[in-house]
Amino acid sequence: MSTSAAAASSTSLSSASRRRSSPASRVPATIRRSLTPQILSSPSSSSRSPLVPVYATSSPAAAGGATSRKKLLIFDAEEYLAESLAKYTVRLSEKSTAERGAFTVALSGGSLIKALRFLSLHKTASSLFLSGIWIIIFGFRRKLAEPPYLEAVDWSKWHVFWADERVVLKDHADSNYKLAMDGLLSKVPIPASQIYAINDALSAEGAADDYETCLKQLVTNGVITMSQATGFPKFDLMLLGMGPDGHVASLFPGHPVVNENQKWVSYIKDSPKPPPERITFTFPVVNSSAQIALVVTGAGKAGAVHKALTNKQSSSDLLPVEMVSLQDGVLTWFTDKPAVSMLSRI
Ligand SMILES: O=C(O)[C@H](O)[C@@H](O)[C@H](O)[C@H](O)COP(=O)(O)O
Repeated sequence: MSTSAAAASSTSLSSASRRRSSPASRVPATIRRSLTPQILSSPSSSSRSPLVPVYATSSPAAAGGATSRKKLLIFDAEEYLAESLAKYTVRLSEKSTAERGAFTVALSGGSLIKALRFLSLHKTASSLFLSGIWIIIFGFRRKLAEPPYLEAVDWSKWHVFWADERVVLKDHADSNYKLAMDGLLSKVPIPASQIYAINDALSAEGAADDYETCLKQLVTNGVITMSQATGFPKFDLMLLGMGPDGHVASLFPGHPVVNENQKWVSYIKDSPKPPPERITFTFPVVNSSAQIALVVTGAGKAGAVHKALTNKQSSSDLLPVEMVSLQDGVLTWFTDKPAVSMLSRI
């Protein structure tokens, strides 16, 4: 079920917490405080679709006009997370296309892209034990690049960017562009001129400057809007992953680039995660997004998830993921159970 559907069937924390074994009772108080739950949705496991997150919570918009919100979704399995992510992306695409005739989406690299690719390649298998015989049923999950989404989405309105990119040739195995092209973008009719790869003939510094120039032109053309709140470009959607060290895009813990507050796009040459040379959107741009989907799965991320969702947000020692703080938008965590496994042990 989608986030909005989860919201529609939501119940208040006060009523949910009175129910024995309610999702609220399994979520540590520190998270309840940090996300200020407004939405809780978890029908009994026997009645709910596997697409329904096993836990969903949302912080309300702050008073005083700001509309920054956070949501946490936890799924039983990566395939359900992936399908929910596809629906969420399609909904945002429809909204932006209807409102202003364009949908600007920035991708990151890593397993996020594998999750998107998974949508186009994955087969599901389920089994029934009948009269002593196991019957295996294969089915295809709905795929972003196939019906119903293939026809439903107005791909001609999509403009695709990279929130960060490795400075390698576009056909190199490390290229985030190649990963996304092979997995999804080559299968949908987005005009080639609306897929904005980095210039792979340039140095890291040159590629960052060139990409920033490209973004500025698109702001001038009206393809990318500017955030009224920040004066930085406002992407309709950023799809980000998170590393086990809490990095997002190519904004790594302790790296000076996390403090960049003027440039839109910067570069690093000493990434702790190979390859070393990368360009990256800076935090002012990340935090100006209308929507961010932060896709975090696997037990290897549990420590950073725990810190990010329970930290008191003191100004020192913040992980980059904790610095994701939208000025006027919605941050949605798409997680699985292993990724949040440390939360219950607080
Ligand atoms: O190019 C990259 O490496 C990414 O942009 C990076 O920020 C990635 O999204 C995270 O490291 C998560 O990657 P995993 O999901 O593969 O751990």
